Amino acid sequence: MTKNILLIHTGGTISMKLHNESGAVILNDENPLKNEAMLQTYANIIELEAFNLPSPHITPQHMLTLRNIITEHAKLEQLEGVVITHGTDTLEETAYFLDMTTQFDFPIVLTGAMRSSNELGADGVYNLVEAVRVATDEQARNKGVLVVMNDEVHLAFNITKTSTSSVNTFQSPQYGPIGLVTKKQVHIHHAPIHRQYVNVTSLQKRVALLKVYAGMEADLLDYILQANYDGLVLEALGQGNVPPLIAKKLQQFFTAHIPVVLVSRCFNGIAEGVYGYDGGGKQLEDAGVLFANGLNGQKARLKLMLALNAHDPVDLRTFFA
Ligand SMILES: NC(=O)C[C@H](N)C(=O)O
Repeated sequence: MTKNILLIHTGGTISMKLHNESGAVILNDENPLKNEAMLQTYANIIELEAFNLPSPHITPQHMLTLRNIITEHAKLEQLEGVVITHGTDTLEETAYFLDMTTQFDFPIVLTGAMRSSNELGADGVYNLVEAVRVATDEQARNKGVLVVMNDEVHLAFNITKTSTSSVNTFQSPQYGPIGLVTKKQVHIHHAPIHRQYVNVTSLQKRVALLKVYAGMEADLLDYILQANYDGLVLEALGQGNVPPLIAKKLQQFFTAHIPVVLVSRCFNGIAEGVYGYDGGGKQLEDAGVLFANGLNGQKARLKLMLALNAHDPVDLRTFFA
């Protein structure tokens, strides 16, 4: 039986074109993916254009709008899957946001492209067809939000953009893909052990993200305090350490009850309280810093933001445990 798939376009390179005179990749007035005939072979497509934005223009507010669109359609139609086309620059953030804010058993699959619609070797239609195939596959149900690109299926929690230009840009550094797509079948070989859900209806509280570096001075943190951010995520060094000056300044955050979450700027591994020296992760943990269990900085920022904006209060310590 043909399944009902809601296809939502949001923009990104997958919807763009190469302007031959200037050599720049630009927005298209007419989405080249609209009514893509090949999709009808795989599903009954209900198609809508939510936005036509490059993904650096996407904000958490757009992500919330997407969540609301899916929720509304799930009430009205017999939805069996959702596919979202998205620019790749912030695709992992939208995927993670939707993963944390939806609880449907049908698959929600994001895809994009690294080459625009009229470029040689354009990967847009190919990735879109694969995303629809995954969204209609029984194995993809109850796996959380998925990202499908370049013959691989990844979890929103793990995925990150690793190359500025390769069609193989999306990787899950710690754990690898959870499945693959061949010409004949979708093969899912992993499942997430647990998922978290946050009920958000609006996004008022703000969270900043800063990368820590050798010799970093504390004045940037002064700015975060003055600008009244509600939370801070630090992409710290190694296993979760910061220079002594930064550790000292964090005391002011604790006094002001501004939560601080630490992740590692390393590509692999999990930040945790190991070192007991000045600025070491163990000291920071004892002082009140939270760790984000292997999330990267941009996703930890969304996680803290969602927790702070939750409809019902969230205990941050349990939430980040
Ligand atoms: N490949 C892409 O989609 C990159 C583009 N700058 C975007 O995220 O919108």
